[in-house]
Amino acid sequence: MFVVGLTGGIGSGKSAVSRLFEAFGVTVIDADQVAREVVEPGEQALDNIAQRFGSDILLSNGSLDRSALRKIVFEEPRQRDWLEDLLHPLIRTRIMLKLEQSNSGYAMLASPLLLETDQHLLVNHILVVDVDVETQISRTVSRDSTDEVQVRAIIAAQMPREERVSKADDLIDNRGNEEQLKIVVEKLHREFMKKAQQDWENDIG
Ligand SMILES: CC(C)(COP(=O)(O)OP(=O)(O)OC[C@H]1O[C@@H](n2cnc3c(N)ncnc32)[C@H](O)[C@@H]1O)[C@@H](O)C(=O)NCCC(=O)NCCS
Ligand SMILES: Nc1ncnc2c1ncn2[C@@H]1O[C@H](COP(=O)(O)OP(=O)(O)OP(=O)(O)O)[C@@H](O)[C@H]1O
Repeated sequence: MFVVGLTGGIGSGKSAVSRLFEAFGVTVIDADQVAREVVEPGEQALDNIAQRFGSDILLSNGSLDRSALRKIVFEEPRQRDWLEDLLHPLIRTRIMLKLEQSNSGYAMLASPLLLETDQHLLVNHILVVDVDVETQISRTVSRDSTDEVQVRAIIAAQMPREERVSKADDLIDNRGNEEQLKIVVEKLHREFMKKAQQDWENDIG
Protein backbone atom coordinates (compact mmCIF):
# COMPACT_ATOMS: atom_id res chain seq x y z
CA MET A 1 0.00 0.00 0.00
CA PHE A 2 1.38 3.39 -1.03
CA VAL A 3 0.91 5.80 1.88
CA VAL A 4 1.22 9.58 1.71
CA GLY A 5 1.97 11.30 5.01
CA LEU A 6 0.36 14.71 5.31
CA THR A 7 1.68 17.07 7.95
CA GLY A 8 1.81 20.72 8.88
CA GLY A 9 1.74 22.86 12.00
CA ILE A 10 -1.40 23.73 13.92
CA GLY A 11 -3.92 25.59 11.76
CA SER A 12 -1.92 25.09 8.55
CA GLY A 13 -4.83 23.34 6.80
CA LYS A 14 -4.32 19.56 7.23
CA SER A 15 -8.05 18.96 7.74
CA ALA A 16 -8.97 21.18 4.80
CA VAL A 17 -6.49 19.32 2.56
CA SER A 18 -7.65 15.92 3.92
CA ARG A 19 -11.28 16.68 3.04
CA LEU A 20 -10.28 17.47 -0.55
CA PHE A 21 -8.36 14.18 -0.91
CA GLU A 22 -11.28 12.31 0.67
CA ALA A 23 -13.55 13.77 -1.99
CA PHE A 24 -11.39 11.88 -4.54
CA GLY A 25 -12.08 8.63 -2.63
CA VAL A 26 -8.73 8.52 -0.81
CA THR A 27 -8.82 6.89 2.64
CA VAL A 28 -7.45 9.46 5.07
CA ILE A 29 -6.44 8.40 8.57
CA ASP A 30 -6.42 11.40 10.87
CA ALA A 31 -3.99 11.06 13.81
CA ASP A 32 -5.89 13.72 15.80
CA GLN A 33 -9.06 11.63 15.42
CA VAL A 34 -7.17 8.47 16.48
CA ALA A 35 -5.81 10.40 19.49
CA ARG A 36 -9.44 11.06 20.48
CA GLU A 37 -10.43 7.40 20.07
CA VAL A 38 -7.70 6.12 22.42
CA VAL A 39 -9.04 8.26 25.31
CA GLU A 40 -12.75 7.52 24.88
CA PRO A 41 -14.64 6.47 28.03
CA GLY A 42 -13.87 2.81 28.76
CA GLU A 43 -10.30 3.05 27.40
CA GLN A 44 -7.47 2.30 29.85
CA ALA A 45 -5.63 5.49 28.83
CA LEU A 46 -8.50 7.66 30.10
CA ASP A 47 -8.23 6.00 33.53
CA ASN A 48 -4.47 6.64 33.51
CA ILE A 49 -5.08 10.32 32.73
CA ALA A 50 -7.71 10.65 35.49
CA GLN A 51 -5.33 8.98 37.97
CA ARG A 52 -2.58 11.45 37.16
CA PHE A 53 -4.56 14.69 36.90
CA GLY A 54 -7.51 13.89 39.18
CA SER A 55 -11.16 13.40 38.31
CA ASP A 56 -11.49 17.15 37.57
CA ILE A 57 -9.93 16.33 34.19
CA LEU A 58 -13.19 14.54 33.28
CA LEU A 59 -16.43 16.23 32.24
CA SER A 60 -19.68 15.33 34.02
CA ASN A 61 -20.46 12.72 31.33
CA GLY A 62 -17.15 10.93 32.04
CA SER A 63 -15.38 12.05 28.86
CA LEU A 64 -12.04 13.88 28.80
CA ASP A 65 -12.07 17.64 29.35
CA ARG A 66 -9.81 18.28 26.38
CA SER A 67 -9.43 22.01 26.82
CA ALA A 68 -8.38 21.55 30.49
CA LEU A 69 -5.77 18.96 29.47
CA ARG A 70 -4.63 21.16 26.56
CA LYS A 71 -4.00 24.02 28.99
CA ILE A 72 -1.92 21.78 31.29
CA VAL A 73 0.22 20.09 28.65
CA PHE A 74 1.09 23.21 26.68
CA GLU A 75 2.06 25.06 29.87
CA GLU A 76 4.10 22.18 31.35
CA PRO A 77 6.41 20.24 29.00
CA ARG A 78 6.91 17.52 31.66
CA GLN A 79 3.18 16.74 31.59
CA ARG A 80 3.17 16.77 27.78
CA ASP A 81 6.05 14.24 27.76
CA TRP A 82 4.05 12.01 30.12
CA LEU A 83 0.91 12.24 27.96
CA GLU A 84 2.84 11.56 24.75
CA ASP A 85 4.60 8.53 26.31
CA LEU A 86 1.17 7.17 27.22
CA LEU A 87 -0.69 7.95 23.99
CA HIS A 88 1.79 7.80 21.10
CA PRO A 89 2.33 4.00 21.17
CA LEU A 90 -1.47 3.49 21.32
CA ILE A 91 -2.01 5.97 18.48
CA ARG A 92 0.65 4.30 16.32
CA THR A 93 -0.80 0.80 16.79
CA ARG A 94 -4.28 2.00 15.88
CA ILE A 95 -2.99 3.88 12.81
CA MET A 96 -1.25 0.69 11.60
CA LEU A 97 -4.51 -1.28 11.95
CA LYS A 98 -6.41 1.36 9.98
CA LEU A 99 -3.75 1.41 7.26
CA GLU A 100 -4.04 -2.37 6.92
CA GLN A 101 -7.81 -2.05 6.47
CA SER A 102 -7.57 0.70 3.86
CA ASN A 103 -8.46 -0.24 0.29
CA SER A 104 -8.24 2.94 -1.80
CA GLY A 105 -5.65 3.43 -4.61
CA TYR A 106 -3.36 4.92 -2.00
CA ALA A 107 -3.92 5.95 1.61
CA MET A 108 -3.09 9.13 3.47
CA LEU A 109 -1.97 9.57 7.08
CA ALA A 110 -2.67 13.12 8.27
CA SER A 111 -0.75 13.92 11.43
CA PRO A 112 0.55 17.09 13.08
CA LEU A 113 3.42 15.05 14.57
CA LEU A 114 4.30 12.88 11.57
CA LEU A 115 7.92 14.08 11.54
CA GLU A 116 8.30 14.53 15.31
CA THR A 117 7.40 10.87 15.98
CA ASP A 118 8.16 7.54 14.31
CA GLN A 119 4.85 7.83 12.42
CA HIS A 120 6.90 8.97 9.39
CA LEU A 121 8.22 5.40 9.16
CA LEU A 122 4.70 4.32 8.16
CA VAL A 123 4.61 6.46 5.00
CA ASN A 124 6.27 6.41 1.56
CA HIS A 125 5.94 10.09 0.67
CA ILE A 126 5.81 13.29 2.73
CA LEU A 127 3.39 16.07 1.87
CA VAL A 128 3.69 19.26 3.92
CA VAL A 129 0.99 21.92 4.04
CA ASP A 130 2.52 25.26 4.95
CA VAL A 131 1.44 28.76 5.92
CA ASP A 132 3.29 31.52 7.77
CA VAL A 133 3.03 31.57 11.58
CA GLU A 134 0.75 34.64 11.63
CA THR A 135 -1.74 32.82 9.38
CA GLN A 136 -1.51 29.70 11.58
CA ILE A 137 -2.39 31.84 14.60
CA SER A 138 -5.22 33.84 13.05
CA ARG A 139 -6.89 30.75 11.48
CA THR A 140 -6.60 28.71 14.68
CA VAL A 141 -7.89 31.49 16.93
CA SER A 142 -10.91 32.03 14.69
CA ARG A 143 -11.60 28.25 14.55
CA ASP A 144 -11.10 27.25 18.22
CA SER A 145 -11.90 28.62 21.67
CA THR A 146 -8.27 29.48 22.27
CA ASP A 147 -6.03 32.54 22.37
CA GLU A 148 -2.83 33.62 20.67
CA VAL A 149 -0.65 32.80 23.70
CA GLN A 150 -1.81 29.17 23.72
CA VAL A 151 -1.44 28.79 19.94
CA ARG A 152 2.13 30.13 20.16
CA ALA A 153 2.87 27.58 22.93
CA ILE A 154 1.54 24.78 20.69
CA ILE A 155 3.61 26.01 17.73
CA ALA A 156 6.68 26.04 20.01
CA ALA A 157 6.02 22.37 20.86
CA GLN A 158 6.08 21.44 17.16
CA MET A 159 8.91 21.17 14.64
CA PRO A 160 10.05 24.60 13.37
CA ARG A 161 8.44 25.49 10.04
CA GLU A 162 11.74 25.60 8.07
CA GLU A 163 12.80 22.17 9.29
CA ARG A 164 9.41 20.64 8.41
CA VAL A 165 9.48 22.20 4.93
CA SER A 166 13.01 20.89 4.35
CA LYS A 167 11.71 17.31 4.86
CA ALA A 168 8.87 17.61 2.32
CA ASP A 169 8.70 15.55 -0.88
CA ASP A 170 5.83 17.84 -1.91
CA LEU A 171 4.80 21.18 -0.45
CA ILE A 172 1.38 22.87 -0.48
CA ASP A 173 1.46 26.62 0.07
CA ASN A 174 -1.93 27.25 1.73
CA ARG A 175 -1.71 31.02 2.07
CA GLY A 176 -4.23 31.38 -0.76
CA ASN A 177 -7.96 30.67 -0.69
CA GLU A 178 -9.73 27.30 -0.64
CA GLU A 179 -10.40 27.40 -4.41
CA GLN A 180 -6.65 27.62 -5.05
CA LEU A 181 -6.10 24.77 -2.59
CA LYS A 182 -8.53 22.58 -4.50
CA ILE A 183 -6.62 23.02 -7.77
CA VAL A 184 -3.31 22.06 -6.12
CA VAL A 185 -4.84 18.99 -4.46
CA GLU A 186 -6.36 17.78 -7.72
CA LYS A 187 -2.94 17.86 -9.41
CA LEU A 188 -1.25 16.08 -6.49
CA HIS A 189 -3.95 13.41 -6.42
CA ARG A 190 -3.22 12.55 -10.07
CA GLU A 191 0.52 12.32 -9.29
CA PHE A 192 -0.05 10.13 -6.21
CA MET A 193 -2.29 7.76 -8.19
CA LYS A 194 0.55 7.37 -10.71
CA LYS A 195 3.14 6.78 -7.98
CA ALA A 196 0.90 4.22 -6.27
CA GLN A 197 0.48 2.39 -9.57
CA GLN A 198 4.27 2.38 -10.21
CA ASP A 199 4.87 1.20 -6.65
CA TRP A 200 2.44 -1.67 -7.16
CA GLU A 201 4.04 -2.64 -10.53
CA ASN A 202 7.50 -2.67 -8.91
CA ASP A 203 6.18 -4.86 -6.09
CA ILE A 204 4.73 -7.52 -8.37
CA GLY A 205 8.01 -7.46 -10.33
C1 LIG B 1 -3.82 17.98 24.47
C2 LIG B 1 -5.10 17.49 23.84
C3 LIG B 1 -5.99 16.75 24.85
C4 LIG B 1 -5.89 18.74 23.33
O1 LIG B 1 -7.07 18.31 22.66
P1 LIG B 1 -7.85 19.30 21.64
O2 LIG B 1 -9.13 18.61 21.30
O3 LIG B 1 -7.93 20.65 22.26
O4 LIG B 1 -6.93 19.41 20.37
P2 LIG B 1 -6.67 18.34 19.18
O5 LIG B 1 -6.38 17.00 19.76
O6 LIG B 1 -7.75 18.44 18.18
O7 LIG B 1 -5.28 18.87 18.60
C5 LIG B 1 -5.25 20.11 17.91
C6 LIG B 1 -3.86 20.40 17.44
O8 LIG B 1 -2.97 20.60 18.55
C7 LIG B 1 -1.67 20.19 18.16
N1 LIG B 1 -1.18 19.13 19.10
C8 LIG B 1 -1.89 18.16 19.73
N2 LIG B 1 -1.09 17.40 20.50
C9 LIG B 1 0.16 17.89 20.33
C10 LIG B 1 1.43 17.55 20.87
N3 LIG B 1 1.57 16.52 21.70
N4 LIG B 1 2.51 18.28 20.50
C11 LIG B 1 2.40 19.33 19.64
N5 LIG B 1 1.21 19.71 19.10
C12 LIG B 1 0.12 19.00 19.44
C13 LIG B 1 -1.79 19.66 16.73
O9 LIG B 1 -1.51 20.67 15.80
C14 LIG B 1 -3.24 19.26 16.65
O10 LIG B 1 -3.68 19.24 15.29
C15 LIG B 1 -4.82 16.56 22.62
O11 LIG B 1 -4.26 17.29 21.57
C16 LIG B 1 -3.91 15.38 22.95
O12 LIG B 1 -4.36 14.42 23.54
N6 LIG B 1 -2.61 15.47 22.56
C17 LIG B 1 -1.66 14.40 22.83
C18 LIG B 1 -1.74 13.35 21.75
C19 LIG B 1 -1.04 13.83 20.50
O13 LIG B 1 0.19 13.97 20.49
N7 LIG B 1 -1.83 14.10 19.44
C20 LIG B 1 -1.33 14.58 18.18
C21 LIG B 1 -1.54 13.56 17.10
S1 LIG B 1 -0.43 12.21 17.24
N1 LIG C 1 -6.94 28.23 2.20
C1 LIG C 1 -7.67 28.59 3.26
N2 LIG C 1 -8.28 29.80 3.29
C2 LIG C 1 -9.00 30.20 4.36
N3 LIG C 1 -9.20 29.46 5.46
C3 LIG C 1 -8.61 28.24 5.49
C4 LIG C 1 -7.83 27.74 4.40
N4 LIG C 1 -7.38 26.51 4.71
C5 LIG C 1 -7.86 26.24 5.95
N5 LIG C 1 -8.60 27.28 6.41
C6 LIG C 1 -9.28 27.38 7.72
O1 LIG C 1 -8.26 27.52 8.72
C7 LIG C 1 -8.57 26.78 9.87
C8 LIG C 1 -7.44 25.77 10.13
O2 LIG C 1 -7.46 24.80 9.08
P1 LIG C 1 -7.47 23.24 9.42
O3 LIG C 1 -8.45 22.95 10.52
O4 LIG C 1 -7.62 22.51 8.14
O5 LIG C 1 -5.97 23.12 10.00
P2 LIG C 1 -5.23 21.88 10.63
O6 LIG C 1 -3.85 21.88 10.09
O7 LIG C 1 -6.04 20.65 10.42
O8 LIG C 1 -5.20 22.27 12.17
P3 LIG C 1 -4.86 21.38 13.50
O9 LIG C 1 -3.39 21.14 13.51
O10 LIG C 1 -5.28 22.23 14.63
O11 LIG C 1 -5.67 20.11 13.40
C9 LIG C 1 -9.93 26.12 9.64
O12 LIG C 1 -10.95 26.94 10.21
C10 LIG C 1 -10.04 26.10 8.10
O13 LIG C 1 -11.38 26.14 7.66
